Amino acid sequence: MKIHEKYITRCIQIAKNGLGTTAPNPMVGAVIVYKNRIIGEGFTCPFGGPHAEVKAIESVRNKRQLSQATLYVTLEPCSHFGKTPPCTNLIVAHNIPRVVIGTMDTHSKVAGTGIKMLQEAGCQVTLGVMETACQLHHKRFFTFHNLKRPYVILKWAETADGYIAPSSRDAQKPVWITNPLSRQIVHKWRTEEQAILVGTQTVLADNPVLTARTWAGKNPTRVVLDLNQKIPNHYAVFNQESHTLKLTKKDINPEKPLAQQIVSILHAHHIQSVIIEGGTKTLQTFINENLWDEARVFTGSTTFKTGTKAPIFKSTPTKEKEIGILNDRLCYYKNPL
Ligand SMILES: NC(=O)C1=CN([C@@H]2O[C@H](COP(=O)(O)OP(=O)(O)OC[C@H]3O[C@@H](n4cnc5c(N)ncnc54)[C@H](OP(=O)(O)O)[C@@H]3O)[C@@H](O)[C@H]2O)C=CC1
Ligand SMILES: Nc1c(N[C@@H]2O[C@H](COP(=O)(O)O)[C@@H](O)[C@H]2O)[nH]c(=O)[nH]c1=O
Ligand SMILES: [Zn+2]
Repeated sequence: MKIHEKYITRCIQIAKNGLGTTAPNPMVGAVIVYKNRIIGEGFTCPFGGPHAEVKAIESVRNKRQLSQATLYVTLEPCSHFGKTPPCTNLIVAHNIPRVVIGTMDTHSKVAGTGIKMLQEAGCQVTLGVMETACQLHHKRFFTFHNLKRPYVILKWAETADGYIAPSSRDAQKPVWITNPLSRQIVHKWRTEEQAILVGTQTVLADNPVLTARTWAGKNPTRVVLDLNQKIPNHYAVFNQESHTLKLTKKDINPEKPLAQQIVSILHAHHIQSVIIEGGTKTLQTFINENLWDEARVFTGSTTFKTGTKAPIFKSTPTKEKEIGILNDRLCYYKNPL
């Protein structure tokens, strides 16, 4: 691996510490290198806090080395005043002579102006190192700004014979197909996205909580479809553990494509990513409108023989793994769009 690639790879690695906490800011990673040694590192703090470049500069013990150092960063440094001052000003103030950037920030407030400011101050800028990997790393941020919709992750659990629910049940709660470890992984995923969405029948059948209670981190905003106002107010999705957005006919025209309307509403609420956890009708709506980016599908070892069939979905997994001792299979899919 070449030297620039090595340090941008490290930037991506540390940036992931910000997953689920930085939105609406991107989760940026920055590394400062002096004479082939890393002397500083930083990643974006939770929203409102310092950006990755600021944390990386702060972490350098001998600030005099900065005037001969190279700053590596996954995304073009910001050049505008937001909750914090522009990172470009700080880079210039410390006379950092070289900046290597993974990918440009297409966000309208930056879009090349960060690079221009650095160059005008005499800084040597290298752009596009591990560009595809950096774009992938910032997939939620880019999908939100470029496509004007959240990054959409579909998730469900199906039995070995292809059902997501049995035809009858004893209590108004989920019928678990997956093992406890898989369920904990799902809670981790919930902390990584800004919203979680389910259909009306899922709320009525399962009375789900939709929090990330077995993992440390933020609960996502719960989004529930309730076009016909069927969900009583005492249901768990309306408890105080997290914020809930209820979508009714006031928000959605049932005569028009539903998934497209939902992603537009979420975009208007500044939601950059959503995990859709069922049921089949809701998931199929997003599949049919081709409005999804990733799918994560568990297959358990039980069978139901009858019930609610899993979504019809034709795609080849990009990755597969076994989870836990009861052998759930987890398949990851990516939509080539
Ligand atoms: N194993 C798993 O991973 C999961 C299993 N489940 C199970 O799945 C079952 C529920 O799945 P399912 O019956 O498919 O229901 P959904 O949860 O997908 O809810 C369907 C309802 O949502 C509204 N809706 C969804 N899509 C549309 C659309 N395109 N146009 C109009 N309205 C729409 C309608 O509400 P309205 O009725 O008001 O018209 C519809 O009846 C439950 O038994 C639950 O336990 C649920 C989630 C995950
Ligand atoms: N049955 C099933 C799932 N069901 C999904 O999880 C929701 C319950 O969330 P909560 O109330 O927060 O625990 C439920 O309504 C449905 O969306 N998920 C899985 O990973 N595996 C499973 O076997
Ligand atoms: Zn910044």
